[in-house]
Amino acid sequence: MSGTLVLVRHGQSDWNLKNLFTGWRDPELTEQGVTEAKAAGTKLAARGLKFDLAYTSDLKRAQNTCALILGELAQDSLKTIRNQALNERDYGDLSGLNKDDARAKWGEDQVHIWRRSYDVPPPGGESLRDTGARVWPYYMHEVQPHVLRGETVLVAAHGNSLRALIMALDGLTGEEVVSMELGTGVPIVYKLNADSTVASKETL
Ligand SMILES: O=C(O)[C@@H](CO)OP(=O)(O)O
Repeated sequence: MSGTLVLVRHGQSDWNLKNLFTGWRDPELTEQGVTEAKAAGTKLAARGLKFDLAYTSDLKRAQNTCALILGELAQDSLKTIRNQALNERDYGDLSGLNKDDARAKWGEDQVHIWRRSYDVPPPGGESLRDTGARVWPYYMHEVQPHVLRGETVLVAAHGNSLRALIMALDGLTGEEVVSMELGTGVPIVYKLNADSTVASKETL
């Protein structure tokens, strides 16, 4: 039996728009972010997808994205589990700083390493590896069992928490993950085999 796992990064947030490092800070979706989240729901509805369960983080931008997607599917009252394990990578001392100001201060290369490398943490924050060390066990113990039972499961989360998850699902190396970028509000649909291997992956 094959289950379905849908991963969606939240729609544009107020701090994405302002170009600020966000991490565990908790800004709202922008108007565009709301539109992106609804469009994600519309695409999933067009596929005839219905969810059995939804997971999201402890942060509003992901929770609201999740709710807007479920609204488009007329599944507003679906059981939705929130957990901090799915939060964005903690950006530590960079949180709240403007990304261009950070580049001017520390240089393009250093900022890119903090943003996209696998194992270099920003000062006071989490590397992608640190993020994966909380995301992956949560996924394995809480989310994956439902998918392996043949259910259709939504995970509405964040750029880097989902990069960590996708890195493991796709078997990417620390070098390969550097170039992975996730768009806001873009659903990624995985079909998993009963033995948890990936049967297919499609970006909508
Ligand atoms: O600021 C953040 O929390 C993330 C996602 O918006 O940014 P980045 O793409 O730089 O990892």
